[in-house]
Amino acid sequence: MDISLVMLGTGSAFAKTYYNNNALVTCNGFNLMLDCGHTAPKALHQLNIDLESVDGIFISHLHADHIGGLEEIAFRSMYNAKKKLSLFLPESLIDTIWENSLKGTLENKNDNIMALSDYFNVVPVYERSPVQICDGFVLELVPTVHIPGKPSYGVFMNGYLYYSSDSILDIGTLERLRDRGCRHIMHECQLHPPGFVHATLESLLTLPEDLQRMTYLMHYDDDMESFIGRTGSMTFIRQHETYRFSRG
Ligand SMILES: O=c1ccn([C@@H]2O[C@H](COP(=O)(O)O)[C@@H](O)[C@H]2O)c(=O)[nH]1
Ligand SMILES: [Zn+2]
Ligand SMILES: [Zn+2]
Repeated sequence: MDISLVMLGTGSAFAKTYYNNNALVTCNGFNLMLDCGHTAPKALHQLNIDLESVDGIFISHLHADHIGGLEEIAFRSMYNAKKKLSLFLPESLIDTIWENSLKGTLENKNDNIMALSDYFNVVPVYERSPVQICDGFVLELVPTVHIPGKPSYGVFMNGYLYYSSDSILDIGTLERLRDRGCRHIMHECQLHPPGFVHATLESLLTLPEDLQRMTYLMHYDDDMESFIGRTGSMTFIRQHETYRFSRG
């Protein structure tokens, strides 16, 4: 099944020109957000995408450019749309996202709103256990190396599209995914070294040619335009444009 994808934003955590690096992927009629940073609600609005048309959200890790929009989405779902979205959460993040990130504002003891499940249909996602998002749409967690000691994940979709979210470069993982049929890679890219917790452009340029040709770069800094022509066989993906991916 084909996947269409629009980046709600393509910026690094501190970018000001670009929105947070979040995506909306559509497969077989299911609209799934990949991460939901603090700029995501505004990006949806600018793209004329009604929140009610979003069916679910996947969260890769707990930085604000990836979860900072969840508070607004939770409140609007409960008080305006009166509908729960599916929240696909790596099992390792479920307790922490509530206890350490969202509870402070979303808990409301007066109304007996005490848990993430009061706002969302929480769907735990486990490593090595692909989850069927809907008929024809399968998502698999790929553990990534980002902040030492803190879990973070990319996603491998329908066996041909890999989305790294935040990750330092791990060529071994990319080669294994390619050998399993991956045809398209969306990888984060920090344009300026050093890249302690991110994949620098310098490191990405060491990828073999075949992997570079299938790679789109995202999560970039505000001066991305000045790097055009300096990315080997890799291409910058543009926010708010729609891309279509297939196995072929
Ligand atoms: O251990 C750490 C934690 C954070 N950083 C910096 O923070 C940002 C967080 O944003 P993300 O884009 O979601 O990762 C990160 O880019 C670092 O600049 C860090 O360096 N080390
Ligand atoms: Zn980030
Ligand atoms: Zn991060």
